[in-house]
Amino acid sequence: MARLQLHDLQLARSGQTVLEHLDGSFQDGAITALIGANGAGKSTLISAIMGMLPPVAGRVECKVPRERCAWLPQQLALDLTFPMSVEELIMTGTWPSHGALKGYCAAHYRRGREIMGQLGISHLAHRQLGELSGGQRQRALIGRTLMQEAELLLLDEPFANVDGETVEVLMEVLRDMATAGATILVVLHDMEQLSRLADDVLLLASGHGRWVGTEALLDHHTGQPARAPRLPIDFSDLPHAGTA
Ligand SMILES: Nc1ncnc2c1ncn2[C@@H]1O[C@H](COP(=O)(O)OP(=O)(O)OP(=O)(O)O)[C@@H](O)[C@H]1O
Repeated sequence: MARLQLHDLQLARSGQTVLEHLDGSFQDGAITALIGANGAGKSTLISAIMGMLPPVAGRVECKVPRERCAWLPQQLALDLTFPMSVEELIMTGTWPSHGALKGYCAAHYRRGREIMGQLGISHLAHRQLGELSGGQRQRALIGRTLMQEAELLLLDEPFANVDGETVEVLMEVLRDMATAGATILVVLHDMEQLSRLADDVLLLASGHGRWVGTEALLDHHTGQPARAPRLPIDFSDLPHAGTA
């Protein structure tokens, strides 16, 4: 039984229904891409999964403990101007399970150094967050979720404003996390990235969800992504594997 499931979910914003009759399971140990046009309800669904938006009807069933759930909003939504170094940010990943006031032990610092090494940001350990590039900042933020040992990871456009090398590093880290069993849900607009990363696709359109096989998004002749790498995507003609 998947640890994250939607049961006839209905979500609204300001009294207006955004999504309804959403059903389905997110596979454990898999990466699901959440796609849809602007305003389709991707962030709304993520808010509901994180327990920040109560459903109008139906429910989100999440068996992952709260301290193992991580949510990485769009970079633009983050205020990272407060005084904190990369290492300090990564260490805060221990807070959900360990508490913010207990301090860190040697094992935490060791793990923090390992994570910075894996993400190629060891040399930035003492750099302030406000002095990082978009890609460096995103590596640090993913580092925090690794420190947290996240089992459910929700990411909203994690590769936006990020350099190509960082995209490669982050894709590898996300794949490793999924292989280790994490459930990963990622909002993506870039079809080439989607075709490389996603095991499953949940498409939101016209207030409903459809589970779409990743192969449906490829050009049948070339095997390459069928559309230009950025939105708008014409969602109306996508074959689908079932109604969500
Ligand atoms: N806080 C809010 N109050 C009222 N309406 C909202 C709020 N947040 C979103 N909405 C509305 O809910 C609908 C879904 O928005 P949502 O942000 O979930 O879409 P999205 O798919 O994430 O879009 P984008 O790709 O632009 O980020 C939109 O019509 C939006 O205007």
